[in-house]
Amino acid sequence: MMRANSISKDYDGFLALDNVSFDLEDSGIFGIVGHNGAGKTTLLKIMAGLIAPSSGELTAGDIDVIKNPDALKQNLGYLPEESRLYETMTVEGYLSFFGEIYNMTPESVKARSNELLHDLSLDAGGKKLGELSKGMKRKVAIARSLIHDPSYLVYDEPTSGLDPMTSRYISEFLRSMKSDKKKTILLSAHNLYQVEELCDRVMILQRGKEVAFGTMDELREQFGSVYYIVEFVTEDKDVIDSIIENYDLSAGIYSAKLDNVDTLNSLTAAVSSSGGRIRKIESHYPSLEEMLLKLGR
Ligand SMILES: Nc1ncnc2c1ncn2[C@@H]1O[C@H](COP(=O)(O)OP(=O)(O)OP(=O)(O)O)[C@@H](O)[C@H]1O
Repeated sequence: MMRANSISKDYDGFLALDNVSFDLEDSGIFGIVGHNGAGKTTLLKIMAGLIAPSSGELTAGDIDVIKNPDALKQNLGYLPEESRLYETMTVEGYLSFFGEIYNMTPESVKARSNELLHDLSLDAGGKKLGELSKGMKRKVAIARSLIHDPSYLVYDEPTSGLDPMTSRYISEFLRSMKSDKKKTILLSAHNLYQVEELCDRVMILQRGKEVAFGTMDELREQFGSVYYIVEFVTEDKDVIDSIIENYDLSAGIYSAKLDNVDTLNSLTAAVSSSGGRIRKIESHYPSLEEMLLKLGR
């Protein structure tokens, strides 16, 4: 479990994070979203022990991260938003270099590299890092973050700038890191659909403040209700008029937008008992994008 309690970060008088608190249970994927400058990278760097908060407490298991950031680094893999790789190295050379930093033996680095390259479906064919595509480079950076098999992964925009297929591959990879390898993953992303799909819980940051942290269902409840689009046919207009005021009628098909499930139930019952037919009911849940747009900056 990672636990952040009242974390604030002041950059020379500018409050980039303001009293942020949350718990991350083990083996989960947690997303941080927010507009540009909301404080995501700052929070991730603090969570990775790379910069110290101005105040607050942070623990990972029994490690006090603020007092002992080096102890956390042994058990954490950090993926920066942009990772500069050593262009003239091969993938294997690069991963060995980082394995040595973690005091791994050459044999264990080799075995671990092979496993990661296989799992990430990365075959560089002996090319140098500078010759790889963007997606391949991102996979190398991900492999580097995992070389020492850490329990905690802190990833800043893991799929930013990647094509949809590579992006999906990395999403699936992260999902398997959680479910098969029991990793705890904290990530930020501007791809809100990916966050919705992937994350167990999501934090919305706005100008350094934590506006919400919960499952997508909890956020939906907080940020707006579900509505329903219903389409139906009936010969009995009076019964419809007795239940709803606003609807469209086109080519004999009624359509209405309802924000109350009781009204929806009354309407569907009335349509059926009038001998009519429900053609379609669509539920609409507010997306993360709609929530962020609603919040504004
Ligand atoms: N080293 C720094 N010194 C001063 N201000 C900083 C520093 N790093 C970040 N900031 C400021 O803190 C705020 C939060 O920045 P941060 O990079 O954490 O936001 P972000 O949510 O990751 O943004 P983006 O989505 O654009 O990457 C911004 O206003 C930024 O200018």
